[in-house]
Amino acid sequence: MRILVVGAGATGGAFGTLLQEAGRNVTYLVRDRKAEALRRDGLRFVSPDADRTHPVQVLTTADTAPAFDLVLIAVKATAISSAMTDVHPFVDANTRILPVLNGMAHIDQFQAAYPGQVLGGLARIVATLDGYVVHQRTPMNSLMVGSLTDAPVPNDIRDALDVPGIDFSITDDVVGALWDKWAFIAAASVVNCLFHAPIGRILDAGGEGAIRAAIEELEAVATQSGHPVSDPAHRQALALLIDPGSSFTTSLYRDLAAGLPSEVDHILGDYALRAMALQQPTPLLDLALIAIRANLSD
Ligand SMILES: NC(=O)C1=CN([C@@H]2O[C@H](COP(=O)(O)OP(=O)(O)OC[C@H]3O[C@@H](n4cnc5c(N)ncnc54)[C@H](OP(=O)(O)O)[C@@H]3O)[C@@H](O)[C@H]2O)C=CC1
Ligand SMILES: CC(C)(CO)C(=O)C(=O)O
Repeated sequence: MRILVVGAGATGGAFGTLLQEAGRNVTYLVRDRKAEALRRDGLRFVSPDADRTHPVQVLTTADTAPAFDLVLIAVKATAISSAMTDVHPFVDANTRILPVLNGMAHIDQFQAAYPGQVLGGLARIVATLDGYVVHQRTPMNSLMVGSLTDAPVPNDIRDALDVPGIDFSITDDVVGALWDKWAFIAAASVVNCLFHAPIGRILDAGGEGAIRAAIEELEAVATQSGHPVSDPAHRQALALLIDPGSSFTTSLYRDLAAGLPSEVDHILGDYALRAMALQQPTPLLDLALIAIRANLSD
């Protein structure tokens, strides 16, 4: 199976390396400057148990190649449109597209472009891109995949993605799982962004009530949308966000804090719009969006 990873960033570099180490045929679609560096230096991936640099196969939009069997989309939401355009020459009717972005709107966008070819994907990993180096910051690294049609996830895709280092699973309700994660990441981002702090410091400052209120507020929107957060996901949200001493922050908050392009509109803005359409009040989310947008316009 030939796998194209679009974006050699935090998630793409981490999953791509582990797939390559398991013998999968992995190629990265990257932009020109990164292509040069990757071709020259290889891709360095530092995980809690290893620091390695592998030579990698790289394509840019200037190259041609036969269509791939699986395309893993690992770009930020701000790059969805460019990724959709850039990937087009490397996709045919048999290619499966697997986005691992947080949020939900990208699923509709890819499905509109490639009807019947898109799988739902969820990445659970804390990874960063530092220069060209990919760091996996904690041992957690899981990939959950599910079908968005009546057909099951093809066996060759399961086999290709089930490799050491990735806790791989298939779900029967990937849309529900995406909502579970979206509600969690939105609640965590709301409190990180409102209080400019990781979870432990918010709790130390007496913020447990506010964290619980954010979880309740965002889970209510999921319920109204027809995708109530599952009990295990709710318990996990509480365990992660009511955890004294925790240094947890979301990638959205870390990007904002670092002045990088962020997924505010995709993860929080879209959530607020859906809540508004359902007439479901989201006072904390609204405040967080004002705080973020006021600071972004500095
Ligand atoms: N990081 C994390 O811990 C987690 C992230 N996620 C989600 O995964 C998604 C990806 O995030 P993440 O991996 O952190 O993002 P990164 O910014 O680390 O990586 C994205 C990469 O995509 C590249 N890129 C952008 N546009 C294109 C394009 N048109 N063609 C090829 N490459 C392109 C960027 O390249 P360049 O370097 O040239 O700008 C960058 O290297 C997000 O939705 C995020 O929310 C989910 C779970 C955890
Ligand atoms: C919450 C987390 C760490 C889970 O993978 C994530 O998706 C993110 O911060 O973007």
